[in-house]
Amino acid sequence: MEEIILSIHDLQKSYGRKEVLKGVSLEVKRGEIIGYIGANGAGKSTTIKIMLGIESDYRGEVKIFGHDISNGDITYKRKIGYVPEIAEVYDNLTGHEYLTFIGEMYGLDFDLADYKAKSLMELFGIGEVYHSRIASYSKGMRQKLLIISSLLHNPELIFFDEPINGLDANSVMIFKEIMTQLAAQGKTIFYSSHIMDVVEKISSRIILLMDGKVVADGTFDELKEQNTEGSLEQIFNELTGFNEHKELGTRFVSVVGEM
Ligand SMILES: Nc1ncnc2c1ncn2[C@@H]1O[C@H](COP(=O)(O)OP(=O)(O)OP(=O)(O)O)[C@@H](O)[C@H]1O
Repeated sequence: MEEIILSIHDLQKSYGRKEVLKGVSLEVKRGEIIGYIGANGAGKSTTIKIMLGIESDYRGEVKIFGHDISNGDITYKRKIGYVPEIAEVYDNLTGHEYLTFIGEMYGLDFDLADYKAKSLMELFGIGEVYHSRIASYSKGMRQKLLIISSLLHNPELIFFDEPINGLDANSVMIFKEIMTQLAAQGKTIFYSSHIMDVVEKISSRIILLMDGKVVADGTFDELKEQNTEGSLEQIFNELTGFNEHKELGTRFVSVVGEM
């Protein structure tokens, strides 16, 4: 039987009077790569933060590795990796200092953390800045550092929130390969992104969030059968009922020109 790694039932979350999640339900099996998509402000990051225990004020049930995360036991976090959409890193540390610190927090001994951190940075093409301060890193270098720090402890379940922001085309190809191979090893990946062609290519299932609810959940082929033939971008536009980009672009440019 396929193991359910993550299940959410009737998840509801409000900020003040604003209802962000209005009854989200989904299940994720071991080895799946879930592409979690939706318009800006749809509630994707909020869902991820709830699953990570960063946001604890919610209604509904969230189970990770079969355990309700509201039971006070946070040991499940040891087996989770996370790349946040907006990350705070200690800029004054070097890559070496930061990654060995994170590795040790996850229980790796220093030498292993150092070896893994250095090797992964080299493989991701940023080995030469291992001993430089993070403050001097480019945007893409920082993003690679975050990806590495989320994987150092070999997690079972990985949450990537916009992980490829700032990565160049070659690095995106490496990242896609990493995701595919991790999933083939039985790791489970929950991945939120606006880069539709990447989501289309690597997700084993795509979940679309709209108006606080899941409005589509299936493989890319299944979504295509239920909607217009075309790219995930076209399906996204269709499902979210959006066809105003030309008109909005024109009005935007016209306001820019007003003096
Ligand atoms: N701490 C907060 N306080 C108040 N409102 C919040 C807070 N965090 C998120 N929100 C609101 O919740 C809604 C969902 O935000 P969220 O960041 O989950 O969206 P998202 O789908 O990840 O969007 P994006 O694609 O732009 O990253 C937005 O309306 C946002 O303003």
